[in-house]
Order: sequence, then C-alpha cells, then structure tokens
Amino acid sequence: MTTALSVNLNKVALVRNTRHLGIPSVTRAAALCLEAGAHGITVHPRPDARHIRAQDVRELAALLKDWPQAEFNIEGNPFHNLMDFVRELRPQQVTFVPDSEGQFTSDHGWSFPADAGRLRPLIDECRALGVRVSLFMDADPAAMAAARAVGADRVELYTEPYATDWGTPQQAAVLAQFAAAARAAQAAGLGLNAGHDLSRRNLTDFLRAVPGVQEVSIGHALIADALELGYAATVQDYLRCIDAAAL
Ligand SMILES: CC(=O)[C@@H](O)[C@H](O)COP(=O)(O)O
Ligand SMILES: NCC(=O)COP(=O)(O)O
Repeated sequence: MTTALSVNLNKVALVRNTRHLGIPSVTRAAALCLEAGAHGITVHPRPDARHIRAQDVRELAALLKDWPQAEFNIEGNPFHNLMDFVRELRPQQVTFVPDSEGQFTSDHGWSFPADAGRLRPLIDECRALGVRVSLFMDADPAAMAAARAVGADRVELYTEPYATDWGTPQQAAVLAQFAAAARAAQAAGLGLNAGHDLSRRNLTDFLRAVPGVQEVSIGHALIADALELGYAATVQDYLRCIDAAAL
C-alpha cells in the first residue's frame, strides 16, 4: 500500500484573493498537481472565506469529474458550513475538523466522549450519502476506539506536534506516540490519514515510523515549495518522499 498524496489548495486561494484578477487559479493548480501524479485534492472552505470560497469548491468538484481516479477531500467544521458542501457535491471524503470560525489554523482534534453525541448523526448522514468520513484527531491512542464507535471510517492524525519536534531530541518520542495512535486506530478498524505542517523535510521520517498511513494531505509547505519549483516538480518531489519511506 502506498500513501496517497492529497494536495491542499487553501494557500493558492489565499494569494488569489489579494487581487480581483483570478490568478493564481485554484483549478489550474489542481489540474497541474493531478497531472504530476497527485492522488487527490483537499480544500478547507472556512466560514470566513479567507481562502477557499464556495465557488472554488464547486469548480474543483466539476474538474475532478475528469479525474475519476482522484479523490476530493473537503475539510471543515460540520456544525458550520461543511455539510452544505457534502450534501451538494458528495466528495469521496469529508474530514471533520473542530475549528472555531475565526481560528488562525487547525490546531486540535475532536474530544471524546464530549463530541460523540452531536457528531454521530452528521457522520451517519455523510455515510448514507456515500461519503467517507475522517475525523481530525490528536495522536491519542486512547481516543481511537471512541472515534470508531461514533461511526468514522478514518481518522486524520494532526501532525503539527510531530513537525514541531522533527529534527530535535524529542523526534523519536513523538514518532512513538504517533505510531501508537496509528496502531490503536487500525486495531479499532479505522483507516488512517495524516496532515498539518508536513513537508518535504519531515514526511519520509513520519511515514517510515507510522504504519499504514493511507493518505497525507499537505498544503502550506507544498505550495511554498511550488512557488520555487513549480507545481509539477514539487508534487513529484513529495511523491519521491513518500516512495522513499518504503525503501
Ligand atoms: C485541518 C488542517 O490541518 C488543514 O487542512 C487546514 O486546512 C489548515 O487550514 P489553513 O490552510 O486555513 O491553515
Ligand atoms: N489536513 C491537512 C491539510 O490538508 C493541509 O495542512 P497543511 O499542510 O496546510 O498544514
């Protein structure tokens, strides 16, 4: 099993929104990344539309119809605007993220049992629509059974704590924590995604240490790299980082 690369295009939209010129194009970025071998596209249409807007989501859904092997992953808080996109567009995957409306960026996962009751009906609705549900989670092995019990198909491990400790004496310990969370998720019958602050520098070490990661969604660092290298060369470099983990 190889790990799928889903490119998050939030930051392309962020730059686009600073002028009324429509460039850089979010859909062109998606097409170039997919042509270069990316396995999917991720967006996080926040309620304040600071970057990805509703029109972007609709245009990407239309584009991805030409890429039947690729997956569309829409992230967001299901108690804000996310469910409207799920009902209208039925992406292959939705990732529930417990962000508040004005939050600077995603910085934590769901809490169980506190969030279970209100999440369950929305998870049930997504699955009835044929949409895979992933829950954004901290790397806590003890929380994985509860994530499965509420009906999630997968969890996405929030990897900022790993990225922060990468290259420090704490790297081995934080990777052990993520590996334990991964094994607990798999033991509970969950699929496994990962994301936030992953980069060309830290991706291979993560995938070597954490078993069975099915998808990484990467945006900020990848788009920063693409400003230097271009989308195609950057995507191919990230795919090499994924392949290197299997060597
Ligand atoms: C959930 C997560 O970690 C990211 O996918 C999120 O999309 C980052 O949001 P910003 O790009 O707005 O920082
Ligand atoms: N779910 C993580 C994601 O989509 C992108 O996060 P980042 O690479 O922008 O930190």
